[in-house]
Amino acid sequence: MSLSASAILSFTPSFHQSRISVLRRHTKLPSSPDFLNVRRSWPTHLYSFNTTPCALQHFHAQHGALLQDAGATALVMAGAYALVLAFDNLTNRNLIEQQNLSRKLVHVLSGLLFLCSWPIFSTMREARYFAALVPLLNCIRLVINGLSLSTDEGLVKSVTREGNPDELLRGPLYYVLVLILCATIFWRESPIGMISLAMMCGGDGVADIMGRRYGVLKIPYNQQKSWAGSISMFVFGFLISVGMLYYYSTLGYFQLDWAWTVERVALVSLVATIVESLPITDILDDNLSVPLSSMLMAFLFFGYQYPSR
Ligand SMILES: C/C(=C\COP(=O)(O)O)CCC[C@H](C)CCC[C@H](C)CCCC(C)C
Ligand SMILES: Nc1ccn([C@@H]2O[C@H](COP(=O)(O)OP(=O)(O)O)[C@@H](O)[C@H]2O)c(=O)n1
Repeated sequence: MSLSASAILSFTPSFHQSRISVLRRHTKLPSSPDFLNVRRSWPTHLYSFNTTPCALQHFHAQHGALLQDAGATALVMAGAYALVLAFDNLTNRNLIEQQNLSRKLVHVLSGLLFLCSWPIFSTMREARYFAALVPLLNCIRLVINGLSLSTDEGLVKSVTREGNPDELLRGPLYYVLVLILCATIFWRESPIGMISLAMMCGGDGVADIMGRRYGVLKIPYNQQKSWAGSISMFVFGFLISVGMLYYYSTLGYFQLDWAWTVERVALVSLVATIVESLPITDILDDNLSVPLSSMLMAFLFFGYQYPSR
């Protein structure tokens, strides 16, 4: 095998599957922190209890988890509305001087706070669909307002560049579609969704903020992008990715070999930064190219971790 092939292979998961051990749901550590487990008798199909639960315990387990997920969905949905409303008010009161800064802060915070909220959902396999309801409802909200079937001035002002409702059907819509994808396909068990959202929300969002402010030196192959923006994308995308992986590993969702992980997150961030710097925004929006390239690279490096039965 040639050196380059073995070098590439050494990064692929088959060489390192042991480096990432997804904590199986039946281990002693709960797949969500103790203080979140309202009752210990959770759906037995996720845990290997010694005693067969009675029908009542199973009923409580199922309904307790459903109530937890319904409440978590309502709470996160309220948070989504509150975030957009807050930035709309801050902009109206000129406490945030640029509308673009407001939009970018919503861009950075929405997805990252959504990602941070996943542990409040139950340990049911279906919990991811409750979580995905929030970006789905926002997707509907964006389409309705983007088609001018309704007018939510605060939403339009907070998440569009020029204040045109049809802008909602591009960047913001792709953004919430990626949130739905990451919640339903990757959820809490896989580092792929977390890294992809960290790159799209944290990296790309900060690139815009720093690039507009300090981006004097432009990138040779794309005069719309700057070294300051791209370096910010790499640094913040990397740091926020590692931060999210650390957050989830401390909650017991997986154990990572951090030296090995940090190397690969840096490579994912580098690739995502290069993709974001390319002059392809007219062909493929950054809110698609950045997360999709991050997913591909994270898949190659970390493998596809899916919850065990
Ligand atoms: C401004 C946004 C995208 C624009 O991207 P770009 O064109 O600047 O590249 C983000 C749009 C956010 C959306 C309207 C609301 C999404 C809320 C999210 C699903 C849940 C957040 C919950 C959390 C607890 C605040
Ligand atoms: N790598 C980057 C990214 C953005 N930027 C700055 O941020 C502005 C908006 O970037 P963008 O077109 O990627 O914005 P979004 O598509 O992320 O909303 C650019 O016009 C640049 O002024 C930069 O300088 N360098």
